[in-house]
Amino acid sequence: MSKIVVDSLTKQFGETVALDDVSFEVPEGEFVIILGVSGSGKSTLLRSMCGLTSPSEGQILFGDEPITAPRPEIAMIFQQHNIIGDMSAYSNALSGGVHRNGLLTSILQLQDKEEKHRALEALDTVGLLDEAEKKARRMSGGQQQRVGIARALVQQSDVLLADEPVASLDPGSAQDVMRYLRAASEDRGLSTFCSLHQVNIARKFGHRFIGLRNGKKVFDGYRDDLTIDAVDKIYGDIDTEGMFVGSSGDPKEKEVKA
Ligand SMILES: Nc1ncnc2c1ncn2[C@@H]1O[C@H](COP(=O)(O)OP(=O)(O)OP(=O)(O)O)[C@@H](O)[C@H]1O
Repeated sequence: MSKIVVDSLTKQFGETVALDDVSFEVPEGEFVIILGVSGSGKSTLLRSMCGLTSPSEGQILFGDEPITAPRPEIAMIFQQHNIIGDMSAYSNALSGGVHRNGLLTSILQLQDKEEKHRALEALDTVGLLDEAEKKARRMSGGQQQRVGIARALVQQSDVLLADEPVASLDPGSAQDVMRYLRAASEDRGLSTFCSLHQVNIARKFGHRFIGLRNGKKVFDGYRDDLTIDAVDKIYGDIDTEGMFVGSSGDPKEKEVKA
C-alpha cells in the first residue's frame, strides 16, 4: 500500500476554477472526510484522485506514480450507487473483481471459489450477508450504498473514494452507511476519502478532515481542530444549521468541541 500525495492540484473547466493549487499528503490507512459547500470542488478532487479527471496543473501521486487513469488499486463509490438493480446484492458485489476476472467471466459468473468467498465476505462486512440473494432494486437506498461498498471491497483496492455516499439518505441510514464504510476501511487498512455535507456525521466518523472553499484548501486537520471557527472558514457566511442534523438529529451538535 502507498501514501497519496496531492501536489499543487489545479483543475479548470473553461473559466471555472474547480480546484485551486490544492496540496496534501495522506499516509496509508487514514479515514479522511472532504468538507465544503456545493460547488467547492469535492467531487472534482475525488474524480481527479481516481484518474477520471485530469489535472490542469499539478499531479496526484499514488506512492511514487502519478495517477493518470483509473486503476484497480483505487476504488470509487459514487453518489448514485451505480449498482445494477436487476442483479442480486451478491452479483453486484462479485462484479467488483471484473478487472481480475475479465468481463466474460464476470458476466457468466464463472469466478473461482476464492472470488465468490470474497464477495460473501464483503457483504458480511457491510451487514448484508442475509440479503445476498435479494435484487438490488428491491433494497433501500442505504442498503444499495452498502452493496456499492461491498463491490469496492471485492475490487481489493488500497484506496477507497466515496463521493457523498450518504447524500440522499435519511439520518439513520446515513449513519449506518458511514459506520460500515469506516468498519470496512479499518478492517482492511484502506486509505479512505469521503466527501460529506453533514458536519456532525463527519465529526462522528472522520479521522482527518480537509475543507475546500471555492476550490481552495482552507482546512486540514483532525477532530479536535474542527472547531466552529474552522467550520465557518469552510462554509463561510451560510447558515450551517441544517448541516449539523444527521447523527443524533440534535442541532446543538454544532457546538463542536474547541
Ligand atoms: N465537467 C465539468 N464541466 C464544467 N464545470 C464543472 C465540471 N465539473 C465540475 N464543474 C464545476 O466545478 C466546480 C466544482 O464542482 P464539484 O462538482 O467538484 O463541486 P462539489 O463540491 O462536489 O459540489 P456538490 O457538493 O454539489 O457535488 C463547480 O463550479 C462546478 O460547476
